[in-house]
Amino acid sequence: MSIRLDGVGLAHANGFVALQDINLHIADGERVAIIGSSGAGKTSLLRLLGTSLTPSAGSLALLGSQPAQLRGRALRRLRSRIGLIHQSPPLPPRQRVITAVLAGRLGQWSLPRALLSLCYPLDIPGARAALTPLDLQDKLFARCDQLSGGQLQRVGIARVLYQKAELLLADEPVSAMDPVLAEHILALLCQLASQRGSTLVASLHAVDLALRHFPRVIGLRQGQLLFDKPAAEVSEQDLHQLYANQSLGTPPAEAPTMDADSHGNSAIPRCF
Ligand SMILES: Nc1ncnc2c1ncn2[C@@H]1O[C@H](COP(=O)(O)OP(=O)(O)OP(=O)(O)O)[C@@H](O)[C@H]1O
Repeated sequence: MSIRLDGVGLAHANGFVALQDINLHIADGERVAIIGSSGAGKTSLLRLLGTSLTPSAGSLALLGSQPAQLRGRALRRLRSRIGLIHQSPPLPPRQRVITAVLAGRLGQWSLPRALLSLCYPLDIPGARAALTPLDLQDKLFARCDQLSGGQLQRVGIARVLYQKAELLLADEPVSAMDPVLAEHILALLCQLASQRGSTLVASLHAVDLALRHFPRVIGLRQGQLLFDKPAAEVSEQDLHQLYANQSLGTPPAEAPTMDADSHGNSAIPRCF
């Protein structure tokens, strides 16, 4: 089992309760999308799974370990098995793309090797191989501040592919890409995760992408699981319930566009 949350709650440092009573079991190699409106708790959940936050209630197990019981080297070892794909990858602007990609394995290397790699890239073919499927091989020696937002997101993906993480956590991994590229990169990410047997959990605002690329979809609303079901079973009613927002009231203009069938019946909302 890659992920096991039992009765997990999370209160942020200011006391705000972002997650409540989350029960979630994700098997090795599963691909799961998390959807929900802004502020529903998707990033908070991913940060828990990435061990940068600790549950304030319940128990969390990742890759067979309980992070709350680990310290020092054991915690670092667990983290080196988890790959984080950020919406805006925290890459130093002056860093070269190759260094950013190779940093994926810093947690797996000895200290001297890690330090050496920061000064002089040790595995140029490995970095190129990670960038090639993302069509960024020509940016190998570019500086991160010379890349667009979508290119930076792809560097972040190349980095975790190079890391060979067993558990991939992606927070809005394609949000800065155009629709065609987003579709392609998400398909690629799913394919590579599946080929490697890695578990993939991704938060997405684009519901259509979540339903197309992920066999299992979790709906998070106000910090609680509203549904957890196969993508094929997510209904229009589920989505309306998930995204209903009383506090916004009636929109000033027309309601968001819905897909419609040939009879004009609305189907699922495309994107929120
Ligand atoms: N560090 C923090 N301290 C206090 N409250 C926080 C913190 N981070 C998030 N929150 C609050 O927790 C709630 C959930 O935030 P979170 O970022 O997890 O939502 P989200 O579903 O990822 O939203 P979005 O789709 O807009 O990124 C929000 O109400 C947010 O204001």
